[in-house]
Parts: sequence; structure tokens; C-alpha cells
Amino acid sequence: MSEKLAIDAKGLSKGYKIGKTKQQVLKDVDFNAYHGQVTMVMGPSGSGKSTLIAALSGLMKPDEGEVIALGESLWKKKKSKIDQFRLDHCGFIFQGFNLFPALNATQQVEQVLKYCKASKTEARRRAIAALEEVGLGHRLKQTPAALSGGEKQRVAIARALSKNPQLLFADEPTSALDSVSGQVVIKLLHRAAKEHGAAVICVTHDPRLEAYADRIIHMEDGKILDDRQITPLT
Ligand SMILES: Nc1ncnc2c1ncn2[C@@H]1O[C@H](COP(=O)(O)OP(=O)(O)OP(=O)(O)O)[C@@H](O)[C@H]1O
Repeated sequence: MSEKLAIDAKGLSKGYKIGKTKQQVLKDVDFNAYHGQVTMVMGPSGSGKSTLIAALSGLMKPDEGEVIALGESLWKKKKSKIDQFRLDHCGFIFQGFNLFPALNATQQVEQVLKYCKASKTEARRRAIAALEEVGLGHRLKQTPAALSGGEKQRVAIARALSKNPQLLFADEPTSALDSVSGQVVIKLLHRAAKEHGAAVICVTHDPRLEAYADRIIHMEDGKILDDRQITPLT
């Protein structure tokens, strides 16, 4: 698959006010990511990785800078259009899984698809297909309490992948998992890039995931210090 630019961000700056002082968390950051690639963002705690993801995905407006996502200037849109953009094109996977305790695995995925205006039958069909794709075809009716950490994260991945997002954001997706489950999760993210052409942007502290990265970006103190393309762009 030939790689196309999915996100192109320029001059991103963001500061948080704490009392009378302002802490600058992103300092004039340029960032881009390609379809079909896993881009890992690494760096010490507090270096601004999650803030960067939030600015790239329409969750938090930067003070300065521009994000072109799938060819559109994200922060020039009205809030309702940004929310719609996220719903239509972005998948999110977080460390804490963010599953609803009362819903079974199929319902977790169906619920998101219904927001995306899929019919009931269509949502059911796609939810089951997504859960089968992450190897949970035998856990369709389990609620989170009956699932292991790795299985919960796979439900969260199925939920994110079910709408076939072009942009997939993962923030520390393996940090609550043992190494075997962590491998399964990163392989699924890798597959989302290679088989579905998603641009996968994964924040992680976990050096074991580096083997699955097409590109590794290192952040420190609100800046990108290093940007290594590992798999050549085609
Ligand atoms: N909403 C907020 N209000 C004030 N300060 C914030 C807010 N969000 C983040 N920060 C601060 O901004 C800095 C960068 O946070 P961020 O979460 O982006 O870093 P990170 O690199 O993702 O860290 P970690 O690896 O620990 O998750 C931190 O010092 C954090 O305390």
C-alpha cells in the first residue's frame, strides 16, 4: 500500500495556566503521520505526548498552529463539525479501556456504530465481525467484569476498528497489560495500519512495542527531539 499523508500539523503550541504562571506543554511542534504506518510517540512523563494527541484528534484546541487531518483544517471547523469528524474518522484506544460496565462485548461495539448511524442489524453484524477480528468471537456475551485486561483492551480495539477509522489514536494502550497481551494489542494496531490503511498514532513508554513501529518520534519538554523513519515510505 502506498503511504499517503493522513495528518500534517504545523506550529502546535499549548500552555496550561497554573495560578499566575503558564506551563508551556507543546512548543511549536510540527508533526505528520501517514496512512498504513504505525507512528509511535515516545518520551518521558509530562513531555506533552497526550496533549499532542489531543490537539491532533480534535479533543483539545491548541493555542497556536494548524492541523490538516485527512486534507481538512481541523481547528477551522465549528465544534459540532469537529465532533462529527472524530465520530466519522477517528478511533481511540486508552490505557483504562473505557468500557461500559453493564454492556457485553457485542453491545460495547454496537453502541458506537449506532452513533455512526448504522442500522440495528448492520451494527450487530459489524460488531460481531470486529470482535471476531480481534479473536474474541467466543466472548461476545461477556461483560467487562468477566474479561481479562487483555480481552478488555481487545474489545476497546474492536470498538475503535469497527467503524474502520482512517485515524487511530492509542494512548498507552498496553501499559495495564502483561507482555503477552501487550503483544496481541500492538499486533492488532499494526494490522489496522497494514490491512486497513489507518494512520496509527500510538503513545507509549513500552520499548517492547518499538519492533512494530514504522516510525518513532521522541518528545521531550514539549518538543520533538528525534524522528526516525524505520520502514521506508513507498
Ligand atoms: N488539563 C490540564 N491542565 C493543566 N495542566 C495539564 C493539563 N493536561 C496536562 N497538563 C500538564 O501538561 C504536561 C504534559 O502533559 P501530557 O499528559 O501531555 O504529558 P505526557 O507526555 O502524555 O505524560 P505521561 O507520559 O505521564 O502521560 C504535564 O506536566 C501535565 O501535568
